Amino acid sequence: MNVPFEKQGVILHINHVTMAFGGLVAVNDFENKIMKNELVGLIGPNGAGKTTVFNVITGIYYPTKGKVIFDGIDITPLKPYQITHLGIARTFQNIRLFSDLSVLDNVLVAQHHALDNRSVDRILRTHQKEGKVKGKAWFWRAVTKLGYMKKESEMKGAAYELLKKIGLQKFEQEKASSLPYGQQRKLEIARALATKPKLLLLDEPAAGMNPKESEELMDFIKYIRDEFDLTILLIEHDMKVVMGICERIVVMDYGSIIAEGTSEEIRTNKKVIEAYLGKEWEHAQ
Ligand SMILES: Nc1ncnc2c1ncn2[C@@H]1O[C@H](COP(=O)(O)OP(=O)(O)OP(=O)(O)O)[C@@H](O)[C@H]1O
Repeated sequence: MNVPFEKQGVILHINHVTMAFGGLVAVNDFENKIMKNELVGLIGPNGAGKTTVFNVITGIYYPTKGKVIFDGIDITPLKPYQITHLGIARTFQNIRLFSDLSVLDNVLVAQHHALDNRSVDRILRTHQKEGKVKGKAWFWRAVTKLGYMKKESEMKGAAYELLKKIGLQKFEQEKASSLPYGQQRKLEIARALATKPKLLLLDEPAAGMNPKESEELMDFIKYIRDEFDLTILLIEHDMKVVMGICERIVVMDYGSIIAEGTSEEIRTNKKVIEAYLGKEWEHAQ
């Protein structure tokens, strides 16, 4: 009997995905299944196709071939915001915070997809359709506005709780740009968490960090996986981080998967050493 993947605990199935840009095949028949709560590393040389895999998963690119199944749903044709709503969040290689906004407001903006002024109008329209607002539009507008304000204050509370969980609450009112680099990276992750994801994609979270910051990041990633019941897929060039925290590592080169396994298996894999880790790495082992 064929048991559906999501019943086997598979949260994400990247099903034979190919992504070509004209004649350039950035991702070539990528096939992989990620289990719920797994922490998986995606590594490989520059230009191997790692970020393109993220862009296909998050709906930025529609693949040339193949599909992406998330939690039993074919998300291939969906728009990025729809994919976010289903529970996939990501961070980017270069930090993309609203640098002039406060730390709290950066998290609030991410939550905001659940609440905007259109919500007020939507509620009002529903009341109008149901004939409840005849001649009393001003009243219903005020009522919905009050509801909006209440919701906003609840969201502020939730944003603060999130900052507390990740240890950024003391910076709540600081400008995002004034945070030390490592904390800005944390805030980016907090912003992704504000959308309540089941799957978190981290694109080079340790980029630009000093050894102490990347050491802390390793603990932090493991902590959020447990605390927020996440599955995490991360791209990273810092081998200490990847080998230190990932339960499984997938290695790409020229768009294809060339190896897959535990850090023990990957660190001594001849193909991986040749394509990516290098001879110096081999001698240092
Ligand atoms: N929109 C695009 N149009 C054309 N080519 C693209 C596009 N996006 C990516 N590519 C190409 O696809 C290949 C894979 O790029 P990608 O960014 O996925 O690699 P990567 O493994 O993430 O590299 P890095 O580690 O440097 O971030 C590269 O040759 C890149 O130039």
